[in-house]
Amino acid sequence: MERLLVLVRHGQSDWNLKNLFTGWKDPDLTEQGIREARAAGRRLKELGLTFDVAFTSDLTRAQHTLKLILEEIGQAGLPTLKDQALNERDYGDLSGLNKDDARARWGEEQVHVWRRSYDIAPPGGESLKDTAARVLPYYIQHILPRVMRGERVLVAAHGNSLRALAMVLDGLTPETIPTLELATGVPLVYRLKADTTVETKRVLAAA
Ligand SMILES: O=C(O)[C@H](O)COP(=O)(O)O
Repeated sequence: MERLLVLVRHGQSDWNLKNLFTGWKDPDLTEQGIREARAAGRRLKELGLTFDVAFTSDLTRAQHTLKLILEEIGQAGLPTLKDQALNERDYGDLSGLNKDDARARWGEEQVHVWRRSYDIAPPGGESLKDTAARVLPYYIQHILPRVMRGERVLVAAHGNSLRALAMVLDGLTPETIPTLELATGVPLVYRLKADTTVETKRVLAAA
């Protein structure tokens, strides 16, 4: 039995382009982000991948990315579950601030720690650990059972909500998770073993 799980971070958003901390704010995709999403769909189609169900967050950039991918693979009406458990990490008081301004104000190292560490939260926001505390239960309860019974699952979400999941799938630790970056619009194609661990992982980067 094939146990297919594909994760994809949304395409470039308007606030990604403006280099603003976004979190739970709700900008849409830029024209480049739309192109990235459609290109991701084409790469999945080239592999002959289709899906039985999709999951996404409550945020527009992820939902729009999913819609464009599904159009490209000819599955526009695929059953889709949306849940805020898959929302991006909440950046709290940093939301809306320019990332370079934040570096100038608090220093490169502090901003890197807020963006990429496991258990240090930005002021008023969520750490990756906090994000995992909502993503992983949702994955275990709603996504993994479908994958394990052979449903082909596509998840369109966010850089950090997917880092929280990839940390477990890839066997990363709080010490190694800071090295994991997810590019916009690049599908991660996982196939799981019967014991739910990863058999294969393929990153479908643009040619
Ligand atoms: O929420 C955001 O600002 C971005 O989507 C992800 O930000 P990061 O890559 O700085 O964590």
